[in-house]
Amino acid sequence: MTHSPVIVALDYPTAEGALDLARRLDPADCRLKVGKELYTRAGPALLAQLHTLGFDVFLDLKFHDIPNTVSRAVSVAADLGVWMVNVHASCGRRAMTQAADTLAQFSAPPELIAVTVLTSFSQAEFEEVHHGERLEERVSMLAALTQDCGLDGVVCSPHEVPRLRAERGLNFGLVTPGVRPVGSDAGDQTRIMTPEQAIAAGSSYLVIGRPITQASDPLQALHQINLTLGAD
Ligand SMILES: O=C(O)c1cc(=O)[nH]c(=O)n1[C@@H]1O[C@H](COP(=O)(O)O)[C@@H](O)[C@H]1O
Repeated sequence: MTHSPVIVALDYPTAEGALDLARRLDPADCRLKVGKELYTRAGPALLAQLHTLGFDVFLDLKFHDIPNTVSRAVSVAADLGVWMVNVHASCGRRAMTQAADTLAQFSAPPELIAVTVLTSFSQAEFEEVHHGERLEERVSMLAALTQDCGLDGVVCSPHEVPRLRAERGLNFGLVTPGVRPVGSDAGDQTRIMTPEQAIAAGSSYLVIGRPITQASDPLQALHQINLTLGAD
């Protein structure tokens, strides 16, 4: 069990790249996230290897489908022993409720969280796909629906955290990508904050990829983040 809120996003094209970093990391310092790129390549075998190394693993496949498909997919994720799994909140009430009910049958189910609005979206980009809506209103509405369906939390940007923490209470998980230590490149993320700002705002977990994986010294980059958070 780590005291760090950091979840390192292992966005690598091969299992070797991901395992190379994972073997140098200590499960006492972070959790790991396996997303679409790595999972498409390496699948359940890699999850098993990361579990053997002692890590809690967030399987980030953002399931977005009909209720039957979503609930069966999260059930398989639970079978694989992951610590956290996610769906898109825009799957709607039936899919999320069925997924939560399915996981409730496991003795040690993964945390089930739902993506609200991707952290790469700016308000202008958001309006291209959701005409006339305010991004933060949609995040707020989807978080309320997610909680009502019995899930453990949402993925949102740190920008929405103060509002969601006030609206959804202290026990609702707020998992935030879009985290950039001072001086690191934003890349394709738009709604960003530093690790300290995100935690001060009320984030439960920080998903951080490139600022660690692309650093010249990834271990030092993680160490520095944990240090600034007092989680070293
Ligand atoms: O569900 C996610 O993890 C996720 C949701 C979201 O809204 N934004 C987002 O960036 N992510 C993931 O979080 C990670 C962020 O990585 P970096 O931008 O490299 O720190 C990536 O693996 C994304 O797939």
